[in-house]
Amino acid sequence: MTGSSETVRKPYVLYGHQTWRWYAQYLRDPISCYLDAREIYGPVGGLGNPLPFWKGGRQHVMAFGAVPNRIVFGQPDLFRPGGQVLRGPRGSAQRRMRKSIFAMHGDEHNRHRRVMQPPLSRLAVASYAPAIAGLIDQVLDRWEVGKPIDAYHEMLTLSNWIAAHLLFGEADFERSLAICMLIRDWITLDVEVRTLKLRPSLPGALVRRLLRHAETLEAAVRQLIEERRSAGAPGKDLLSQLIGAHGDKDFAMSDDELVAHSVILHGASFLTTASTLAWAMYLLAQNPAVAAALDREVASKLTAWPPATGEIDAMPLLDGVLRETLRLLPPVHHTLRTVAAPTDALGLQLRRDDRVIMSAFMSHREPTVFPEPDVFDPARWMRDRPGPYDYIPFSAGPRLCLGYAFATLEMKMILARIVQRHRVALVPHSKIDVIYRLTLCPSAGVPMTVEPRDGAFSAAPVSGNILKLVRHG
Ligand code: HEM
Repeated sequence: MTGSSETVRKPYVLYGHQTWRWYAQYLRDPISCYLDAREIYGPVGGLGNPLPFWKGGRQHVMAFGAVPNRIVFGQPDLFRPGGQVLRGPRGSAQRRMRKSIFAMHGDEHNRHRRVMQPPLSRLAVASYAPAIAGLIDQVLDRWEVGKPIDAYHEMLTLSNWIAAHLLFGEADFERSLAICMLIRDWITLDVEVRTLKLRPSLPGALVRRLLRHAETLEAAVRQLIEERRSAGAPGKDLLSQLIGAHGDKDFAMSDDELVAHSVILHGASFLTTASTLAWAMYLLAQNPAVAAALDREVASKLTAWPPATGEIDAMPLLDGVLRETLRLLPPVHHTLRTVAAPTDALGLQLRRDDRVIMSAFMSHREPTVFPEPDVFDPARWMRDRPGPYDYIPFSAGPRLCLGYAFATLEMKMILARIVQRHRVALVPHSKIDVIYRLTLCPSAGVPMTVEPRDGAFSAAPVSGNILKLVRHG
């Protein structure tokens, strides 16, 4: 299979009070809102302005599946992504740090993307493998057989360390980590303010904390940039490479841009990889036959640590497990786009500033492309390959995730090493709930126990909404 034959059913449009229920459900639980709306009305449709007497209101369109994905992701200047963080008041660090590559468009975006691409290319990221391998072992060395771990917490720690290494380097690793902790706290505050529907332009204790924290973070990264500039020889870390990079016509990034890019790169990389890895560990533990087969694949193919060149790429089941995890529980489960000019591209009359909601979670559950879509079946990736707009965990088109190669290498190395060193099992009767908090993550962790690598794989009884979202083959 090379792509979907899906066609868009006639789009629906709901107006005024008809939309209230959907907006309420969207705010409370976006996934159930998407599933129910598609079931009742179809894959593409608009929720009109819920307050028709208010001129500032805008339409929200839900558009799921390969056809709308191609239309929207293929035209990023018509359907524009916004910044990933809240816009702060004029002149604030919060406002400056929002202006990262995620919030750039047109030529400006292309220029920055071209500069960021080389250090994140497939070839370049291979050189990070030895350092990643060392950090993985530092975390796994703390695991004790017979003792419990929270898989999500462990993966957050590990992906934070790896992001610190990639972005800011290992020369002063404590400092790199300290900056990453500042970024992590800033993102947490940003999400809290957003979840409470507060605005950075209005006063309030939480908003003040967010803005103050943004100032501290910006100052810390600026100081690092100054030091890196004066150090002369560029380091291997991403920040140093971006400082030294010169794109077309000797373009160099400003300090404001370097700060914004580095903090958002950390956010983009560590939460997404941690959620994916925690879900992969859950799915493997609950699918003993797959876990046993992966154990055999790792035993036969992973001969060295750090892995020898090409070893990680030569494991088809490992690849299938990762792809299948990202299909069923994509960390970036939806993305928003803002309409830049009036268009009927999706079969609806869209006005400037209307919003389009795209969803990897929904696209990945299209049964014509992924038969039995709720079933965890890594072997499907050895049978069929969906088209680039059917499978979009890393988005698609000109704004495809820049960290795709790095994230894939990192996640495969971590999973392979866990399998090589241990068997991990779910604590029976755990409640595993999936929530949307910037990424699709476990609401209260994934409690597991560390066991010897004894091949005694077996699933555990669990409860929680995960059981509604994933079935086991
Ligand atoms: C499991 C891991 C990851 C997933 C699922 C993921 C997913 C995504 C998605 C869906 C987008 C598009 C967002 C949008 O259009 O609104 C994106 C963009 C981006 N990601 Fe990732 N990402 C991951 C890891 C990383 C890592 C490790 C890095 C960097 C080290 C990274 C850097 C970026 C950048 C710079 C963009 C913006 C690209 C642009 O606008 O041109 N990501 N990612």
